[in-house]
Amino acid sequence: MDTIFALSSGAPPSGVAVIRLSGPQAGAVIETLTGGLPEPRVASLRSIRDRNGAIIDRGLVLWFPGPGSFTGEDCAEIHLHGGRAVIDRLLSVLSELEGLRIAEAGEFSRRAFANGKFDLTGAEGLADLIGAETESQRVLAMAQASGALRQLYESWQERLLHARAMIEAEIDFADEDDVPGSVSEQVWDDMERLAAEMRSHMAGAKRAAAVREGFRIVIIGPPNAGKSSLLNALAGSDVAIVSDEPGTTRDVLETRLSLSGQLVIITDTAGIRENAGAIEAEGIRRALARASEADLVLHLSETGRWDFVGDFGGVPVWRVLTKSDLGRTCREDDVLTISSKTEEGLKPLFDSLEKHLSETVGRDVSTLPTRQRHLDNLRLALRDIEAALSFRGDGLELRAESLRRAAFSLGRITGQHGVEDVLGVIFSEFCVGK
Ligand SMILES: Nc1nc2c(ncn2[C@@H]2O[C@H](COP(=O)(O)OP(=O)(O)OP(=O)(O)O)[C@@H](O)[C@H]2O)c(=O)[nH]1
Ligand SMILES: [K+]
Ligand SMILES: [Mg+2]
Repeated sequence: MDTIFALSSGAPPSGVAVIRLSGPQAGAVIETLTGGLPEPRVASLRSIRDRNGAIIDRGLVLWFPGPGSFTGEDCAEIHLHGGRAVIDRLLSVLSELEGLRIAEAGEFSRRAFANGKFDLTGAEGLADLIGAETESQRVLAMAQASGALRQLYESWQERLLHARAMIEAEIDFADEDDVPGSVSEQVWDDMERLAAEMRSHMAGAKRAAAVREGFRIVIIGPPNAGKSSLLNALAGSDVAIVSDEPGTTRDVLETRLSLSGQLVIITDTAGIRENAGAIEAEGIRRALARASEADLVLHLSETGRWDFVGDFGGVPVWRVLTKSDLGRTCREDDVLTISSKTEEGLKPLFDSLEKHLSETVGRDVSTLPTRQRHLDNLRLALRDIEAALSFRGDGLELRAESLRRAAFSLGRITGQHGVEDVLGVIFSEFCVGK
């Protein structure tokens, strides 16, 4: 087993840089560089020297003997000044040592997983935590990294295991008189409940995507409705070109912002009208395509007519009357009225968006399926449980077998089974040094 090392702190220059090592040579390397091993898990100030005894830097050295370390292997950290040349010198000294090599992306975490420090969902949570940009992303990632999904899926596996044990007992003792009519009847009630819990958990995938990838708001409307002006007002900067010429925006344009700690992606689009030229028509096609993938559509109009409103496959559409400073009003009560020029109505629009976000994405984002592979395996598991439930009356063996398969699918999510095909994908989400 190679001993791996990497710069685990951010890009230099920085005040302090952390170089992390893991593997059988970690202790020997610290002895070579600093003349001895410090007490485990206690930061000790040492001179760090190359093999000729020349000082590279002075810094803190930490020694984490396995198995009680992050990776489960012998680990060490060297905290030195975060200058580019200081870091480069230590990395080059390390790479010259026998049995050492620079770590691949995610390799420390991969070793930790291999040594049972966390399950696959925990590893994914850790990758999300490092990538988190908003408060809701952090909360979701922290929960997953702390084992929220693992606990949920393991508890479901235990219920499946218990159900199978009861069914098998019923099969084994079917001929004996003193066994009550159906031991397993209560088991099927629990399986009904489990299936319902799984369905409601899976329904949270859309919320998880909104948290992780952003809640997508798409602005549509006829040319000159004030779409780009609204985008700029929401973004607080001149992201999009605004002009009095209809057809100014030809392509989709995105801006990201954080609203109540939630990532929101707002897309400005080409004005929708009939008889558009070829380029504009393509812009309109893209606008409509984006709208149908949105979490919310803002349909703008300066005239108070919303002729082009399509049905975007159930995506909620809010109607917005623009340019209220020009004096036009609308008496319909589900219409928001704004002026990007005077900023009238923008605060109520923001407030409505925040309210909508908290109602649809929700405050409690701790236990949601965050990956397609979670959903794929949950679907398989649910299908098997539903199959077991639907054979009611016959074939107890078959029904028990379906429950076994369901538990197996859940085990694929946590990484108990069949991990080889997903390991590369999961750990490549990490940066080098984690
Ligand atoms: N008076 C007034 N004018 C506005 C307001 N919002 C936008 N305008 C003007 O309306 C014109 C069109 O604005 P844009 O934001 O470019 O409209 P758009 O919907 O993006 O237009 P296209 O990209 O061409 O489809 C510009 O001259 C803006 O200055 C507003 O609230 N009040
Ligand atoms: K315009
Ligand atoms: Mg525009």
